[in-house]
Amino acid sequence: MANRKKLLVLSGDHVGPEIIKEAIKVLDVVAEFRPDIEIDIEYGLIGGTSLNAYGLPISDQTLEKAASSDAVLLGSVGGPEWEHFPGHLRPEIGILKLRARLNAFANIRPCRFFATSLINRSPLKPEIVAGVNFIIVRENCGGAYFGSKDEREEIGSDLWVYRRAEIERCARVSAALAMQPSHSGEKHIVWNADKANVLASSRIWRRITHETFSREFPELELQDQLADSMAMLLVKSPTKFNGIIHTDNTFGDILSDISGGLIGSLGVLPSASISSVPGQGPCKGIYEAVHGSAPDISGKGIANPVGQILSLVLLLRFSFEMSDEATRLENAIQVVLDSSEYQGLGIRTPDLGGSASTKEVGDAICAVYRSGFQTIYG
Ligand SMILES: NC(=O)C1=CN([C@@H]2O[C@H](COP(=O)(O)OP(=O)(O)OC[C@H]3O[C@@H](n4cnc5c(N)ncnc54)[C@H](O)[C@@H]3O)[C@@H](O)[C@H]2O)C=CC1
Ligand SMILES: CC(C)CC(=O)C(=O)O
Ligand SMILES: [Mg+2]
Repeated sequence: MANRKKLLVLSGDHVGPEIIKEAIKVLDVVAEFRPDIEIDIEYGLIGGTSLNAYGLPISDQTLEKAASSDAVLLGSVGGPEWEHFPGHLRPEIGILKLRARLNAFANIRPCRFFATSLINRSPLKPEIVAGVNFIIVRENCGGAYFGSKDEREEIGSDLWVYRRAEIERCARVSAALAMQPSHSGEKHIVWNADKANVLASSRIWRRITHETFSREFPELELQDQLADSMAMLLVKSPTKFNGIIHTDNTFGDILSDISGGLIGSLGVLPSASISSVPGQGPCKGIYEAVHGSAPDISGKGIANPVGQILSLVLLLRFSFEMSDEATRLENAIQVVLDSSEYQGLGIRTPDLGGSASTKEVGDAICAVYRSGFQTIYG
């Protein structure tokens, strides 16, 4: 019997559909080499396009389809067209509802140079940024983004709450990733980022994180860093945080965009939002690039699809348990970005200093995947 996987694709707004199209093209190529696996793909709407069609940022039917899928491949949402909408009807609410419905409580955001030559795109000096390699594990279903809100003419508030169980389960994901040995064979350090000097929610976050690690993972090293000084140190000496950065929803959102600055473009960063601890069977998850819908460049065919395609790598690894294919695809992306045969710049979109289109990058990744990693222009 064929091994069946159910995938829901929600393309989102602006550059969302442009880069999702490339990710699906790549997935088709990956699937060609695995005729034993049947991937059933369904499509739905989220964000502004869903607001336009149904008056809601995500419909109940779409949420139920997501819940019965093995994974959701998600394009970014939002844009100026919907900025005047009331808070509960903004496109971004579609993503929060999806995360909550799937209980996708851990948002995994790796940051490293996915191809060696990308180091020259960083605004930082190579000697400062070389070797940067950390994974942000961001709590994804609690904190200020999910607390009750009060929004009136003259006053607005967001309740920033954390409960023991939310902190413990996120700590277990950080620990599971920290246990995966680094290239040198060592366990990774876990850096806890919070604002325990001012926020009560951070003080309980820090206390319960420490309790969980000392009770369940005494062999792991856990260090605290206030989130504001971590933001500064990430720019000044980013390799200090090589390992895992364990943090809450708001700080993780901000620190992960800083990580896009470190490596030169937000367009290459992937993310996985998963609903169980990795390494214990397939995780259900949502796979989206870290960036937003980039309305400033949408419609031009120049959005970088790499963050979305690397999110597909994470999907293959965490949700479909196709780790060989994940590695093969990651290598193909690297070959394409490092290829020096295309105007001396690799096959890259303009955010990485190249002149390739979104489609050309997607096509090149497909070609290299098919060809078994020969440099296609070599
Ligand atoms: N997960 C999601 O769907 C997210 C949605 N948003 C929404 O996206 C909209 C735009 O937000 P911004 O603050 O402008 O952030 P953004 O991440 O969309 O864009 C920031 C900058 O990065 C560039 N950029 C982003 N992705 C790129 C790519 N793939 N290739 C090349 N360049 C890329 C953009 O052109 C822009 O200059 C807003 O409505 C925001 O709410 C923001 C973050 C996450
Ligand atoms: C709900 C999202 C728009 C928040 C965000 O910026 C992100 O998850 O990166
Ligand atoms: Mg963000």
